[in-house]
Amino acid sequence: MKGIMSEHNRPYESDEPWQPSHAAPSEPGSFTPPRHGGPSEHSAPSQWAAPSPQPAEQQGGQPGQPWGHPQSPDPQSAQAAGAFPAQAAPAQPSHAANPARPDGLAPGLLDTPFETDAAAGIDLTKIYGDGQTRVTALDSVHVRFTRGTFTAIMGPSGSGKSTLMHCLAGLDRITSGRVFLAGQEISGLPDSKLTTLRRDNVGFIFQSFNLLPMLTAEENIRLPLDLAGRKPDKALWDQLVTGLGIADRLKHRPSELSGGQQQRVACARAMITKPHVVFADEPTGALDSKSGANLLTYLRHCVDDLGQTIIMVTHDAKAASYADRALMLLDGRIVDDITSPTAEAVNEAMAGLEG
Ligand SMILES: Nc1ncnc2c1ncn2[C@@H]1O[C@H](COP(=O)(O)OP(=O)(O)OP(=O)(O)O)[C@@H](O)[C@H]1O
Repeated sequence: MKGIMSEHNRPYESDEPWQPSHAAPSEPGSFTPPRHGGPSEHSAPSQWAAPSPQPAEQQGGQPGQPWGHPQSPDPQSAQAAGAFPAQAAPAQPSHAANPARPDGLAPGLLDTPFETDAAAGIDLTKIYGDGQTRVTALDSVHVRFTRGTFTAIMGPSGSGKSTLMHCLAGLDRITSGRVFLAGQEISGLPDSKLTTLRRDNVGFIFQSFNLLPMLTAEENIRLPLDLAGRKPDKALWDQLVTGLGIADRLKHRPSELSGGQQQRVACARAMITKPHVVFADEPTGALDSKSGANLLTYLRHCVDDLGQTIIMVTHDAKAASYADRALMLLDGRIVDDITSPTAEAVNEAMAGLEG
């Protein structure tokens, strides 16, 4: 873990929103309004159940929880080492849409083992339905996510962003291809193993927070650890609650917290397991621009100072400008891969896709 502590000790809300060096700092925030009804402690997280036709209970999973409940906690968990996953040597950028090779794979894409990535998808295809209702949501996507990087996934509505995230996170099964997550191929893993791997290695931040309403903030943050029978790392706990400015809100239930506070609790919950990768699905979509900027600043800090990997679906070019990379999807394919994206560059790319 790199030197994070002094940064974390600053009160969250008094921070000026951090701006990435490649972003336009003066541009007003333009956070997308909630598409799914906005923040609510009542929003049941059932859509995040295990990616199986079987009910989660039958596979040792906790219904409605992305990390599920283990039948037997994995003692080899990467988190047992007591540190965030080490940052790997940078891999080649994917430039996944580069058609330079006849097989459609970008130069360098296969140069390092996929197990070194935080997540990777090779030749990912996801088809929903059949016959007249058949939809190809992902169409032979090749993509790799280097550890310790922040990636934004963008594209028009229906382009496959959520499907890509769900397949990479093991929340949904692919139709064909290979998925690697936290150093393992998950494509063929049985559901019980996938649930455990996800619980131990993946953090989730959702647009609608998905906190459990009957639990306090503290209990919500601890939940994934409690499910795994693990204790929080005291130093990390302190860093998160201080850094996120929620130390004085820990005994409150979600209904007693503002939207921004709820999302910060959700952020702490995602980070407390020291996951290999955090998937964020429109994390600022239900927040006002200041709260959104603060959250993105904190996510950026987690990448820069903790070596965290973050993959974020967003509709907001300003939010994407906090990332190291913006992948642009169209019709289930990656059609652009922008390094150090600015809001302007992303808006321009989006206009090209939507025009
Ligand atoms: N469970 C499902 N059953 C059938 N079709 C689905 C399902 N989930 C997604 N799709 C279809 O797959 C395509 C990609 O959907 P997806 O939700 O990944 O897009 P998206 O880019 O995340 O869209 P949005 O920005 O509107 O959330 C769409 O055509 C969608 O209708």
